[in-house]
Amino acid sequence: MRIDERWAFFIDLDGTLVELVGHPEHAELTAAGRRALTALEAGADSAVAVISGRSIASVDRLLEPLQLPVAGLHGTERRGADGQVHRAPPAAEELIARARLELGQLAAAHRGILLEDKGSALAVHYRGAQEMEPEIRALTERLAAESAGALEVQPGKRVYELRPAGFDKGRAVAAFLEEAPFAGRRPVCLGDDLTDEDAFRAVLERGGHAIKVGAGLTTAQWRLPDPAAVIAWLAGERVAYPADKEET
Ligand SMILES: O=P(O)(O)OC[C@H]1O[C@H](O[C@H]2O[C@H](CO)[C@@H](O)[C@H](O)[C@H]2O)[C@H](O)[C@@H](O)[C@@H]1O
Repeated sequence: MRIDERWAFFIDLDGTLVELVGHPEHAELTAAGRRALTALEAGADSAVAVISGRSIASVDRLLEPLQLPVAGLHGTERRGADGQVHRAPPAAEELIARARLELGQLAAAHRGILLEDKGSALAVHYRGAQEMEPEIRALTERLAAESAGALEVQPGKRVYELRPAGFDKGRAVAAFLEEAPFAGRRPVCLGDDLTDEDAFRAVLERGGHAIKVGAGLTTAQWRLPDPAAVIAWLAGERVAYPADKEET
């Protein structure tokens, strides 16, 4: 499938635009990635948004000096093309504070576990301690259950997150598509992880294209192998998907 600049683009960040690495702060957008996004934004009349589990501030830091419309924290916060920021009402501070304390104690007790504090959302990374996956899943599920519906667990690649309930990337895509310059364009979404499946469904329901990056079950009808291929495709190159790609 060749890129069409009349589309509206919704692009995930980690694992899609940038390679996955051991620590969230070590992720980097390549120079080719910055050039491709800059050209796409100009060619597509600014209908290019990033949809990420990171905060808007963290996305801005990674893309600097580019500043695009962003859905951050899996859709919990959203900055439209007009610069206006919409935020979900934060879950009760005492719930987040308790979760922060318990997850922080777990991270302090085990090498290889990292607690990423995103304010109204918390991510527990276990890329460096994969044997801890069942314990982290159980703890985040218990904390979500004890929040009486205020917090939800968002699983991802070597990470479990707690975030305010009722928001996801699909709803963020739907909200962007109500606004200029996205409204009226065919939506296209690229993503690599479970959180991107909500966005895939949103674009497919609207006659758009969903592109899964890498291996794994998906509702997307297209695939690209990795961030380098995503960037080449966004830059207008033809890219093939090799059959032997493994899950990261
Ligand atoms: O929706 P995304 O933009 O893909 O964000 C999802 C999460 O990405 C980050 O974690 C992932 O990338 C890290 C850096 O490569 C990696 O170490 C980790 O294992 C991955 O899960 C980010 O740190 C999270 O806050 C995002 O929610």
